[in-house]
Amino acid sequence: MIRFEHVTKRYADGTTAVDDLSFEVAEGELVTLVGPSGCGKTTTMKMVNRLVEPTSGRILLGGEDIAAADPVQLRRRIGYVIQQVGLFPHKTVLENTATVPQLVGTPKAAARARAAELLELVGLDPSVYGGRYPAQLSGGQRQRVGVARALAADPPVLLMDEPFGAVDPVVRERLQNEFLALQKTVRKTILLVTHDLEEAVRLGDRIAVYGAGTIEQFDRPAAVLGAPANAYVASFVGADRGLKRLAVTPVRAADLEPADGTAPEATVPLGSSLREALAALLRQDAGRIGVADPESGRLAGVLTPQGVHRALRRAESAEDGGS
Ligand SMILES: Nc1ncnc2c1ncn2[C@@H]1O[C@H](COP(=O)(O)OP(=O)(O)OP(=O)(O)O)[C@@H](O)[C@H]1O
Repeated sequence: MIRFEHVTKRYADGTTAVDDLSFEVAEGELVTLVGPSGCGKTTTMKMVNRLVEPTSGRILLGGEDIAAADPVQLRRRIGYVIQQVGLFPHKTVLENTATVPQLVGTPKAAARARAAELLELVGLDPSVYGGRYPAQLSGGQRQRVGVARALAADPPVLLMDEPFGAVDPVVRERLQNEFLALQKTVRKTILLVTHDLEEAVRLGDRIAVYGAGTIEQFDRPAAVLGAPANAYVASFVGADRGLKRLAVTPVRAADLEPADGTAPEATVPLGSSLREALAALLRQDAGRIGVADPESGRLAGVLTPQGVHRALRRAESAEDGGS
């Protein structure tokens, strides 16, 4: 759906922000871009909606070279959510949300009805919040309006730059979870920038770990955490609590999927650490391992990378709740 082919961006002052970048985001996939400040994440994203033009290389959207697209038309197909939300202060929440559909010619009543639906979808009762002004909302509520507004034009693609950045960690996690649930129904193709590895792991179907202007690893969260591609990625994920959590979090029955009758190639006992389980998972190609009851030796279910991911999230919320 979004494809970068050898894309380089050198700014006028000679800074190479992005260096020969190639990757692809599948339709309906959520890819998180994570890395330290200044590594080129925002530049990558702004090249997709042509707020920044590449110096060389091409970017394809649905197979079409975006360099040939009219930027205004292009941006109508791409929702953009930024940290500072950018709501119009003198418009109500409902008017803010209905802005884009009205711009593209949707009649006012229909645009407002759609806006009300979207506010409902992001957890803001339109009869309570629709008539408020942005200044009368909390930071988390404003960010929800930002998400609703980006979805209002029903774009197939969403670019999100630190969309949950401006709120405290508890609200942030709630917004992330709500957003994941929403994405299950709307299935947009999403590029999401964050500097927070935990957010990248929680939200991403795949993660692009940035070094300086290049992607050091592009893979599923469990693979990035469990099998870093190089020393840079190892130190980036190692600095985070997530990896340590792998070693201290046991595999539980709730993390498993039912066995489908075929014998798994490898088996670990229930209660093994996620790190051991992940190592076993990565040693063979099936993408799943068996987990056996240590007492009876019977197969309790199978563990997939998604199961590891779920277990990590569970461990994380337990830890946050306990501290
Ligand atoms: N308009 C510009 N002119 C010159 N250099 C720029 C410009 N915009 C960004 N840069 C530089 O390009 C590099 C990448 O910037 P970019 O904003 O893409 O990084 P980032 O990974 O999004 O960082 P952050 O997490 O801090 O937002 C940085 O060194 C930055 O200083």
